[in-house]
Amino acid sequence: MSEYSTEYVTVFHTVGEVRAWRSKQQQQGNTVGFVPTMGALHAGHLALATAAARACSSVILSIFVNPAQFAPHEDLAQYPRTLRSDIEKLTPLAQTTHCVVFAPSVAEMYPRGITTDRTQQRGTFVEVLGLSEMLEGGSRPHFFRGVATVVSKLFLIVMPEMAFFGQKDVQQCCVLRAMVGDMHFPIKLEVVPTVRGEDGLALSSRNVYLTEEQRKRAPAFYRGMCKARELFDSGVVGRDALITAVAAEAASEGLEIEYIRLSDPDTLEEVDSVTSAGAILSGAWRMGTTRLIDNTLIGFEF
Ligand SMILES: Nc1ncnc2c1ncn2[C@@H]1O[C@H](COP(=O)(O)OP(=O)(O)OP(=O)(O)O)[C@@H](O)[C@H]1O
Ligand SMILES: CC(C)(CO)[C@@H](O)C(=O)[O-]
Ligand code: BAL
Repeated sequence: MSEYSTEYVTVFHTVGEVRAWRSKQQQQGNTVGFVPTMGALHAGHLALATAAARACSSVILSIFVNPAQFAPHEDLAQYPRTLRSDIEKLTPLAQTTHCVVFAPSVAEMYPRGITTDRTQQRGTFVEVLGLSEMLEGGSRPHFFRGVATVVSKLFLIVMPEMAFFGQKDVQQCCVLRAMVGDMHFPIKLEVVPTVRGEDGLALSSRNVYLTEEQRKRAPAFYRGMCKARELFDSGVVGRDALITAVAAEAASEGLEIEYIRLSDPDTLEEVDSVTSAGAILSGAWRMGTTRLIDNTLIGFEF
């Protein structure tokens, strides 16, 4: 029994423990909803867990900071690790729905080891070619291979009926949806809308890196996206006008924009205007050493 387990939340650290729990759920006729996370839980994660609890009889949340999705120069070492308080945050949900946590070690998930240096990596990896190179893939070429690999492992360990991901990481949702289809994973993937602070900033575990001053300026990107949506609602469909609306608001707070794109929801290719299929308006910006992302769906829903 893990030292982290509480009266309401059982914590597993090994694949064997999860498999035994999964078989029990099957025997009892319980459906399993799965919420993969990297921990440092906030209300966005809890919205995913709540959606899982609504749709399934049992919920399992994984907490694992996955080295394979970090580049050597990224924040793997600093990434917040707060397991005990994460478990506390799950208690209210766990009082009404059977909810367990899988918090494996790196060795448990990567028995043959893992390095962030891609040229030195050995073993089995999953790649979703095409979608992974777009948008975030431009700045983080290693990222979606790491995500697709760890999510495949987690899916094969947990074998859930449904899995829940946040719209905040919209490209991740597109990549994983393609992976589930390509690999015939018998899992229904649900996308949960982005949970925001009162000032509109998308909740993100990395927000803790922001200084007070940066935190005040950060919502400008969201305000820009709202302006772009207003333009779209008034009949503007052109890429340049929509992107300029976001860029202008972001510039007013001096955000260092990495990219802002209008993309086709299926291929993620850049589009000139919003068509009947809708479009994803998304971007990334830097505040000091912190990198944040956000997006809004225009003219369609997942
Ligand atoms: N604000 C949010 N609203 C809804 N879902 C979210 C939100 N933030 C994160 N998620 C989702 O929670 C899941 C786990 O994400 P993760 O643990 O990386 O948290 P995060 O806040 O996105 O952290 P990071 O700062 O590393 O991006 C992902 O599916 C992610 O999209
Ligand atoms: C899906 C995920 C848990 C895989 O490590 C991660 O990319 C995240 O937290 O969004
Ligand atoms: N939520 C995405 C995880 C990452 O940026 O590593």
